[in-house]
Amino acid sequence: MSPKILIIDDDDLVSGSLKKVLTKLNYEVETCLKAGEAEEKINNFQPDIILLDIYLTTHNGIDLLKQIKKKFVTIPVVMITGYADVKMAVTAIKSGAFDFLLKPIDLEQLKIVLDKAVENLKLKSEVNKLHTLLEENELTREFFGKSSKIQRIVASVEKLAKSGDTTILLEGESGTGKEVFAKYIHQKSPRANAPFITINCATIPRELAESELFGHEKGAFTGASSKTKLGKFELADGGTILLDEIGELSLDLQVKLLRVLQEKKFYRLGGEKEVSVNVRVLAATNRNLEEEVSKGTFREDLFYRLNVAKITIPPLRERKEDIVYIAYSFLNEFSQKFNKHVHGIDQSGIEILKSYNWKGNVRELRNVMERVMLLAEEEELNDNHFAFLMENKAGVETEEEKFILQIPQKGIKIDVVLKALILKTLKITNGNQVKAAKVLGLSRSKLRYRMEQLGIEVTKNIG
Ligand SMILES: Nc1ncnc2c1ncn2[C@@H]1O[C@H](COP(=O)(O)OP(=O)(O)OP(=O)(O)O)[C@@H](O)[C@H]1O
Repeated sequence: MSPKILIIDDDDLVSGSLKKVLTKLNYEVETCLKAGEAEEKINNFQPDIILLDIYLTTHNGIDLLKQIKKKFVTIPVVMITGYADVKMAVTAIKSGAFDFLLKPIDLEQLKIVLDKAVENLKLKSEVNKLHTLLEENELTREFFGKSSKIQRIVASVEKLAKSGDTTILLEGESGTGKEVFAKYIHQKSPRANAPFITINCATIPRELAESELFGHEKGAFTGASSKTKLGKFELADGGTILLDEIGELSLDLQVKLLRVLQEKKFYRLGGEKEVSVNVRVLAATNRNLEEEVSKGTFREDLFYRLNVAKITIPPLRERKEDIVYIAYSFLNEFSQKFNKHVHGIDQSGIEILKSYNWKGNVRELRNVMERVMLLAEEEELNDNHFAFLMENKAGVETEEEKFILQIPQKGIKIDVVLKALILKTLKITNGNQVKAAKVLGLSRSKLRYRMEQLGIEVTKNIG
């Protein structure tokens, strides 16, 4: 269905020609020539987007905008304004306008703004649908994000889930969603109606770890309960067990786990009878297990046994489209929870969310949205709400921070570093000094000056 646009402008020439253009662009368009009739028109036509002239003869466009936003908060309103009134346009944005267009209206610009508004509407409706599904406790592929990166991962996860026995290793930074992916694997597997049990190997005390995993017989050790206690493996029988933060498991338990994976059998602590279970094992880690293997802190045989299939979940900063999408999903969640009427995030807020580094990934995004929503009084979040993220410079990765420089313990002279940098750049550009100067942000003459100063041969090609 084509999106519906209502043009509110008392100049019938302008509204008429805009209507023609927009109809050609496949929008369904209505015009409203009298500001006093705007509310009735909106109620009857139910537009998806409103185009509103800031100068109406009988009304102040900003006042009308405020009235519209009060009654129809979710409809994006794009203001139309003259060059002389850019200040007014800024006021309009502060009063909730989605964007503004300068007169005479440029067709390309009009298309860009409308596309953005439609995209925004789509995002909101998708997130709303998602929210309904989540309330029913059903994870869907849309839950994880919109980026092609994450959707490709979801597709592989779904394929792997089907074979209900394959062991899967989930790798990714803390807070990327490994546990929710594990739950999704379980839900999409033939084991979906059996239990899904999680155990965090980092938080169980070492001395209790074995009993937690495999259970114990009564009185097996000092402090053990007087009844037989089932371990997580037995509780998960028929279903799935997630061994979260597997890299933290002690070496002796790694041996026992390997045996369970191979034979599907174990002894409860203090027990003499072997217990058999039918469990799919998923393991998650935010460490690089291969590195742990080479350091000797993780058993190689266990690593290969777990690494039958590996899913690596990229950090949030490497899939920027997901940031806004997931932020909206939290916005919905906390709007309901805190009984707020926040309907969106404006462009200035979105810019901050996208440029932030999200070292704590989705978990950090959730915490940020919870904090912001708790305090928010406006109907739309903006850069002020997220300004505290920019204060924490550690979260924003600068160009300099992305550049990794290793300084030897005994120190290094700056000329040596400069020389190495220039030589390396020349190597990359096959000795082309013009290109090298560009890479280093220098003029060619400055580069030559530096080369001479550092004793790099200027005439020779460096390959
Ligand atoms: N795509 C998503 N949309 C909404 N919430 C998400 C999404 N992915 C993860 N979350 C939420 O983010 C938080 C962190 O997710 P989760 O615990 O699965 O991450 P993790 O990678 O297992 O973290 P850790 O390594 O610290 O155990 C949870 O509250 C989870 O519900």
